[in-house]
Amino acid sequence: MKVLANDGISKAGEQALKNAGIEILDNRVAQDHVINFINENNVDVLLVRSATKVRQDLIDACPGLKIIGRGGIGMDNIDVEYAIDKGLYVINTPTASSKSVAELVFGHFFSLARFLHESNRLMPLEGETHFDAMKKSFSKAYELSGKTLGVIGFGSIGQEVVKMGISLGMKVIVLTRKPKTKVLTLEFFDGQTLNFEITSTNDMDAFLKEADFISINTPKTNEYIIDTPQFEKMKDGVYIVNTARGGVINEVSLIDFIESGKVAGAALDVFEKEPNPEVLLLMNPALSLSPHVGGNTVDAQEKIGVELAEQIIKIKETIQ
Ligand SMILES: NC(=O)c1ccc[n+]([C@@H]2O[C@H](COP(=O)([O-])OP(=O)(O)OC[C@H]3O[C@@H](n4cnc5c(N)ncnc54)[C@H](O)[C@@H]3O)[C@@H](O)[C@H]2O)c1
Repeated sequence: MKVLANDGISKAGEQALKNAGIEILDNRVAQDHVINFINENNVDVLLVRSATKVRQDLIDACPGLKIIGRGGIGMDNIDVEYAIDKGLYVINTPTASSKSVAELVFGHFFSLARFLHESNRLMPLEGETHFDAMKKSFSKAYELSGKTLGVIGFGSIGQEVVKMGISLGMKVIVLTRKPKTKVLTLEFFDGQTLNFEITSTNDMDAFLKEADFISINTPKTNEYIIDTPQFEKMKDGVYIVNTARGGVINEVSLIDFIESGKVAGAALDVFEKEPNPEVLLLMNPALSLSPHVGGNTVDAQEKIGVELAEQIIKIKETIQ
């Protein structure tokens, strides 16, 4: 079996494939040449990230192709239904980056609660002269421990955020479309585990009234999940982090509610406009920002490679 990892694969993933006797071609073939490359090299598996497009024409022109793999979650660049109709296996790695995203959520919460984003910006400019003034203004900081964490969306990332919140001693409430109960497992470094049960609510108003820190972890929705009416129902001084998708929170309303003081601080890893977010967001000192890097860790990339390799090896065993 031959694999073309057109948008790259981690060393760990490459090794796992090699160990299973699978040949890996870690080439970067330009989109226009992918079809020829696959046919000339008898490629069985095409692995992509978001750069390479796998459309109907490619699927039709490569009859030898058996598996299409997406390292990561979103499959917008693959005609998934068409590929499955044509008998191909389509695989991805939906949970490989969940812990990384959840850790970024808390990175932002800590930054907001302790003004780290503002300190980093101001200290080089105002350092010595305003040291004491900054110290005073940054003393309206908070501990996360003992506060209420509101998690919107109880999927793979939402669950990791819940677990991290519990580990920090936060009260955790979860908002879902229908109430559900899940047993989650805290895993410790020495292999010990601790199970706990958590039941979500679908009562948005009660949820918004109670949460001190809100983390959004839903897919992109047609309508904003957090818009003006939802901001109005939040606690005064709430902190919000969106690592889900631009479009789940109304960015214009967010700025209004930051300016009114209702929202004490917010963080965005994803934006309605990428790669050029609204300048008003970029300039707002109450925002902690990151350029859509939730899943961009060495650990997540390694897991993505290994999870792809494991799935390919399983399919190889089935079809041989
Ligand atoms: N920032 C990054 O780099 C990064 C990386 C990976 C994923 N993400 C994004 O994070 C989000 C969550 O990913 P995931 O892997 O946990 O997805 P998931 O599919 O495992 O979970 C999403 C959950 O949200 C729920 N949901 C949908 N609409 C809802 C609503 N209106 N209210 C409450 N719950 C709702 C779904 O039922 C599901 O349980 C996605 O938008 C994903 O694209 C971002």
